[in-house]
Amino acid sequence: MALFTPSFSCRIPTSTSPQRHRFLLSHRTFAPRATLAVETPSSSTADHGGAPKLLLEVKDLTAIIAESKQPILKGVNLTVHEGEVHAVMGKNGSGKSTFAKVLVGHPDYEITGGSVTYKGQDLLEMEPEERAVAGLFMSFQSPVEIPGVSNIDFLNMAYNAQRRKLGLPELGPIEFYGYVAPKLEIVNMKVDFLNRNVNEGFSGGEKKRNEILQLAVLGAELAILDEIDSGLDVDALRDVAKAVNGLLTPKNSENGRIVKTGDISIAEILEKEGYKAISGI
Ligand SMILES: Nc1ncnc2c1ncn2[C@@H]1O[C@H](COP(=O)(O)OP(=O)(O)OP(=O)(O)O)[C@@H](O)[C@H]1O
Repeated sequence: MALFTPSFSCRIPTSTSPQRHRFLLSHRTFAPRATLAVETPSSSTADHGGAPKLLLEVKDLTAIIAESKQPILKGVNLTVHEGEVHAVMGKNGSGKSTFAKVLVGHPDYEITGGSVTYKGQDLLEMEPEERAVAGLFMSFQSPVEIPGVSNIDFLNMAYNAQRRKLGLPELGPIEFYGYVAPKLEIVNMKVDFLNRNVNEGFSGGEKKRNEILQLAVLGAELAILDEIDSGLDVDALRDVAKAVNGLLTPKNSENGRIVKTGDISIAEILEKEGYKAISGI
């Protein structure tokens, strides 16, 4: 079973690693493999002859909590090209969710330094809505419930808002149903999920599937999936693994910065020995 839109180009391991992951999936181009690279030093990769196109470049990003002014991100560097999958791994509280939320423009955080370039544009200058229209998608670790709003109405509104911004005609309820129904199969959800209120009474795993349904409906050029593996049972995890169908290389993030970059072998070390093995603490 496929999980995402046919343009997805990623694979993740089918093992059920206990590590929690934030996945950044870029899938404008369909590629049979995923290349992973996370830069610890600030280094930019220019596009040249046949090389994958640069999608996101984060350089020395620092951020604080808006209310308390507490520093959270302390110089994060990350480069993502089209067709790549990145896994950001780190201890609880090291700043992974914050990094994701900062990228989509969450108001709880203030940027204090560094830069983020997305498709050649200054991402930090864009409103959150503009980021979404430009193809940035984030699934939340704890998706919110929206009582009184049915899933299908919510998805239809979000989809039409995106189409309006893109200058495309909106889809009415019947047309939209025709568009969304096949996507339910992709995430192995039943039709009645469309009529239930957004995430209300959903199990943890159902909420995660619903996030992926939103991604399938809205599409994205860069999808940030925050702990997409948590709360999923073995079957659901297998569905996700099958659908994403790519190779994942983790990088390790700690105390607001990326401390180690590498391939899948780092994940194996982490699984056996814990974060101590790579952080030296
Ligand atoms: N809006 C906020 N107000 C207060 N503290 C915050 C806020 N956002 C993040 N923090 C704090 O910043 C730190 C990093 O949080 P974050 O959720 O990014 O960590 P994480 O690496 O995603 O952790 P986990 O693996 O447990 O999900 C934590 O100590 C958290 O309590």
